[in-house]
Amino acid sequence: MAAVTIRGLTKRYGDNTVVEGLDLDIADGEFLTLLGPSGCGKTTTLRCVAGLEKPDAGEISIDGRVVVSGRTFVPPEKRDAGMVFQSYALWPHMTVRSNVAYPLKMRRRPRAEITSAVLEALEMVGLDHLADRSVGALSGGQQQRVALARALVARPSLLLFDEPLSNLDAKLRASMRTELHAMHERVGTTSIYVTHDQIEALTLSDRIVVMQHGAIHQIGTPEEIYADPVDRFVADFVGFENFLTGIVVDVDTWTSVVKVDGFPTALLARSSKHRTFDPGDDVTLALRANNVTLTDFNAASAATSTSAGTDGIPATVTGVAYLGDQVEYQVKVGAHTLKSRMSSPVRWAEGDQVAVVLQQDSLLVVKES
Ligand SMILES: Nc1ncnc2c1ncn2[C@@H]1O[C@H](COP(=O)(O)OP(=O)(O)OP(=O)(O)O)[C@@H](O)[C@H]1O
Repeated sequence: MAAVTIRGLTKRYGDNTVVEGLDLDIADGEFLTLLGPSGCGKTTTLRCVAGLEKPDAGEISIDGRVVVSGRTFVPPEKRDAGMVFQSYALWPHMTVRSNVAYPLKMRRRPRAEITSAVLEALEMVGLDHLADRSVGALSGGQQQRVALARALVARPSLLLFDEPLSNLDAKLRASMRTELHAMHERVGTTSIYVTHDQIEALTLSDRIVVMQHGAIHQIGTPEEIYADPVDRFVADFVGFENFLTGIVVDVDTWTSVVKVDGFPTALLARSSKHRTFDPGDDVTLALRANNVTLTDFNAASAATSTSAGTDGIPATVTGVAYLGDQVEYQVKVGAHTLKSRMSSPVRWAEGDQVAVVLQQDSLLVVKES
């Protein structure tokens, strides 16, 4: 196993700087995920660690050995890393066994060692019964398992995954996710995993690095990233669907009171763990759709006071989408549109007057990205 250190990593393609001054420490045995939208530089970062790209600046060490720095460049095959790609990158005409054996053959390992290592790797991914099948005759999920066995066979100290589940259908992706997680728990190899899928990142990772435009927005455990996104970009990426901009009226360590134009009362929100805001500051409030509930409109109970509150805000339903076990509503509060997701059945129709309840502790103050 190996710790990985990245310092000041910078990579340009022509005038396009795709990774800029990136610093990152990955602990020995850690499963770390680079999460971000298409084009944010996560694959480029991974390929620089693998040795498939040469950075323009910066330093990378694996297990205390500098593999990139100034003129030093250790080629990929000497970095002791196994790689799994989205495209599998297998030889379809060769058997499962031959594909998995390939990295050891390249290293000219003795035949007996290759045979037992291949069997062990195939057992790890549950494919030992298909060792003599041609890879071209396997399903996508099975092919990705072969790719995984091939990455594991040489017992690398580092595993690098580039969106390995993207080509699989949703059901298979979910089961492979669980298997990958179990495999990491068992084998414990330091892993860097690239994805734009927040569920994959949340399920698999010890820590998640959220990236945009070649830079890091936030590093944290899945729970930290999910519950306390540092800014609007991260919140948006981990499923907060409602954003309101307002002005801080009052604030303490835990709670902020924020006035949002168009809302009859100021709103109570959870203060940011990442940054202190003061009264008068412009802030963004983030809120998940399943923390917005609707109730029947009742003029008497609707919030009319001037104190801070999150209950009974009068609103009009402007959209209804039936999702099976849930219903998604769009409601208008003043000029703001909010999304609400509640369990079925459908209770309101477009044009209905409702009262919006923002669940206590679910509104979060974040900084604008
Ligand atoms: N070989 C290359 N030549 C020129 N530009 C490239 C090359 N490889 C990547 N890029 C550009 O670098 C940027 C970052 O690409 P990268 O593949 O690292 O992003 P990503 O976050 O992994 O996205 P994706 O999920 O789409 O793979 C993109 O704008 C891409 O077009």
